[in-house]
Amino acid sequence: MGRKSMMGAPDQTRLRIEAMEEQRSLRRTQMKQARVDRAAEEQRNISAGNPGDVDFIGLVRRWREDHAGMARPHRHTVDTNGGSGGKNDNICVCIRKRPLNDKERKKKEHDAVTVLHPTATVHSAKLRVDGIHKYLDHNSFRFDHSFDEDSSTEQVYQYTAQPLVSYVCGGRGVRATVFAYGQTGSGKTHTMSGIQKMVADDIFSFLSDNVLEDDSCCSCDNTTISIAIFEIYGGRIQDLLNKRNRLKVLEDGRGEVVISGLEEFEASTPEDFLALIEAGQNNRTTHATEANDESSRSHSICQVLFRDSTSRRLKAKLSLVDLAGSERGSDTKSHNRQRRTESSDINTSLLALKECIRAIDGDSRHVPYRQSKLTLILKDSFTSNYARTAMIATLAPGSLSTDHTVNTLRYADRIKEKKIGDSFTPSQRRSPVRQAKSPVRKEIVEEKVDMKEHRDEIDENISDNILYEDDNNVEEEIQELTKFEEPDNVESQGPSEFDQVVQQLFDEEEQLLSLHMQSIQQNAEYITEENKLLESVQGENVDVDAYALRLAEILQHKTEMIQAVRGRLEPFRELLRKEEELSKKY
Ligand SMILES: Nc1ncnc2c1ncn2[C@@H]1O[C@H](COP(=O)(O)OP(=O)(O)OP(=O)(O)O)[C@@H](O)[C@H]1O
Repeated sequence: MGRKSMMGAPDQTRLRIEAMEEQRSLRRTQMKQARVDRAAEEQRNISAGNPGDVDFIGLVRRWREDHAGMARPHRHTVDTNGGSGGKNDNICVCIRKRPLNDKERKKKEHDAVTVLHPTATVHSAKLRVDGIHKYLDHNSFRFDHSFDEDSSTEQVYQYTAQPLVSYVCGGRGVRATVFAYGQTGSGKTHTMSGIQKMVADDIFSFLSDNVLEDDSCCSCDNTTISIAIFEIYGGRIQDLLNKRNRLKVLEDGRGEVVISGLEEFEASTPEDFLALIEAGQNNRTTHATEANDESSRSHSICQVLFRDSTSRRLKAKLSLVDLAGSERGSDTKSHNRQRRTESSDINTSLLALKECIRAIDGDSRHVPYRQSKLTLILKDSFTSNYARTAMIATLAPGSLSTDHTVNTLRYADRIKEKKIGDSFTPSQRRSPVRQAKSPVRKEIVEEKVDMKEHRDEIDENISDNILYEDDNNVEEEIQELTKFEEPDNVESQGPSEFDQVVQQLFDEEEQLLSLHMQSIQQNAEYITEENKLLESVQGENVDVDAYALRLAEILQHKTEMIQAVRGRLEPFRELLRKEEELSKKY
């Protein structure tokens, strides 16, 4: 027995070693095969126009396979009959994802957004601290409508703006507003231009179908359609249909907001309507940004005014608002003052806009519309009892934009909070779920590629970025990591000190320019008067005393004027210095 065991022990050990070697060799063969498969998959992806990271593309594909069949058909959510609708029915929030473009493909980005109406999910690519483990972080949000990259603008229109067009055409005293919101280059202008074409056709066909029908609606025989288009850029309001003239926004004693000097043009046909829109679009302020060669840096507002043909009284108003592209602070760090203040102003106004739209359906009686020029101008879109709003948030699908995209979704989500409901139940997820800290509506799932069995090979192939999952601490580790991964966003921060200084700068600039203009005008009048005064003192029978007295008065006024302009210039220069200083901090 003792002899047998003494002889058997080395045999057992040898056998175990042989078995381990066999397993190792099998694992090596499997790994080799995995690498060959991975290379073949990468090649297939490249041929299909997806040169991005093969592993992340694979993870996204598997997530989509797991969630296939979860998209629901679109149904109208907004009451189009002009009634008051239920709570939340006054606002329709939807998202539209655009297809991945060549610029993103060239940067080897992959498509990181999945839209399964009513849900939109962003798959953020993550690496663990060791730099080799890859996983996805999924953020899902649910909206009234979620449109994927194959959805047409007609479909988007049908569920967002079209009900509002019927609403304004069919009622008196009503206000409807359509917003396009999103990261620069995500498709706001593309979507809004398409919508404008459909609005043009629908308004005129609605009006002609309803001729003489009913005085309570905007029937064609007694209604004229006028268009006004202006932009808000860096605190300034400029008329896009009238040589970009600078306009003033005033709130009168009754609380009515008036844009003084804004020109309106009558449109009698859809063609007139579109020609005006095109003229306005051509005058818009654009700059190249990282994400878009021709980025709109202004909020453009097209007002379609339904007026009584005789009295010119306003019956209804439809506002089509193409918002300026949101950019993160970090994207603007290297910019000059103009670009910096422009971005700050955009973010301030977008924050104010969110609060104002929320107030339409919220219980709050306070609508903070004075927080920005954009919201002040749109006051009646928030405060009228007959206001309806559609917000279309556009998404860029590229993997380098996921922080931005999550921010866009959060922004849209907070406008009208919806919960992840029956369309997305945890039981349908195959991976462990980590619930986000606060909102129920947010779903974060960490998904890992399980290649534990290849552990031995990792050390040999570390540079291949092989994926594996090997210990039980991963959940904690990921939670630790993601604590620091909240993207910086327009959403989570209130206006910073920098943003506040920028707003003061705009106010101060407006007052300084207005005073400077007044002083130039006054000066011109004095020059004319001084010329006459000089002539009078050079003739016969001159009254030198009167000349001297008037000249003294004029010089005194001029001195006071110069002092007044100087008095405004100093605080303005001080704010410029402050802005420069703060721009280095933020
Ligand atoms: N749904 C879509 N389908 C196909 N192409 C699209 C779509 N949306 C946008 N694009 C294209 O993407 C590019 C950027 O779109 P667009 O100019 O509309 O972005 P934007 O959000 O208005 O940007 P910015 O805020 O910088 O002005 C354009 O070339 C546009 O044609």
